[in-house]
Amino acid sequence: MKVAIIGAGNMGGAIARGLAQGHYVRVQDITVTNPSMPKLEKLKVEFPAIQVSTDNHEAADADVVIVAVKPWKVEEVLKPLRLRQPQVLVSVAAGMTFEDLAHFVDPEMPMFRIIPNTAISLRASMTLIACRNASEQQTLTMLDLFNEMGLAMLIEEKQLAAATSLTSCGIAYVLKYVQAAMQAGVEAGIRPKDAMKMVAQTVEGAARLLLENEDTHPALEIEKVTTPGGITIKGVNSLEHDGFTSAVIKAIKASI
Ligand SMILES: NC(=O)C1=CN([C@@H]2O[C@H](COP(=O)(O)OP(=O)(O)OC[C@H]3O[C@@H](n4cnc5c(N)ncnc54)[C@H](OP(=O)(O)O)[C@@H]3O)[C@@H](O)[C@H]2O)C=CC1
Ligand SMILES: O=C(O)[C@@H]1CCC=N1
Repeated sequence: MKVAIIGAGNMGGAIARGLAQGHYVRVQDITVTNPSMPKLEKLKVEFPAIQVSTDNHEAADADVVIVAVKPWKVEEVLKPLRLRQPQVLVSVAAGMTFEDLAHFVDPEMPMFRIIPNTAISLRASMTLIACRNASEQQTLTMLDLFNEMGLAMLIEEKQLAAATSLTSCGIAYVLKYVQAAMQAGVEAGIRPKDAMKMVAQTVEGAARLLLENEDTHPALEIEKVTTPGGITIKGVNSLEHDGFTSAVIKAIKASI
């Protein structure tokens, strides 16, 4: 399977690295393009067998074409390439619908919209996948590719905006909590670097408690920490008095 990645920025570069380290695509079958060379040269140093080019046309003769440019550049990038079935189009452009994309390529071709988050650079992404005109096999392949870069989930296109807020924007919201907790720790005399590690490991632990037990729920895990009359319930109730739950709901909805 030959894969072209158009755009070697945060997302394109991370997907290229993820694919190159994965089991489904041979490194020499990956071509990455960008208007200038520095990002491509960096990739080439890391993966000497990877193909790089500043010419999108040269790369577009691939089985799967992943477009990873900013949303407002998608039209000018895709139109000249005249992509058509049996090629598969994969777009990571947030907010660009299948209907939008269909104006720039063969509208009947298989298409995927993929929304990773920035943890894809560590192969720890929550990646959302929606499909149109795709076979079951093509969809399974896409899930396999992105499950190697974290956790991938197939959802309907109409859920993408809300799910993007939870996952891509969600990285920023979680980090805002980390920053706030660090500020409190520093005020209490903990060194910033130590506070960052303490909070980050705690966030990872909380995530694993949920991800590694299908039968659990945040409420159950919170109950395990909150000793009646103890210190945790004081903090949890303080968060509620200050509108924490409401603030998070408003933030997620603001990003949809
Ligand atoms: N960042 C995030 O968390 C998420 C981003 N996305 C989506 O991913 C897409 C890419 O975002 P991101 O990677 O952050 O952006 P970047 O700006 O980091 O990457 C875009 C890349 O595209 C390159 N580029 C520009 N024009 C062309 C062209 N004509 N042909 C080939 N390459 C070109 C740019 O080159 P250069 O700048 O070197 O000139 C740059 O390297 C966006 O559509 C965004 O909506 C989706 C989910 C999450
Ligand atoms: O903030 C944004 O618009 C982009 C899309 C999803 C994450 N970052």
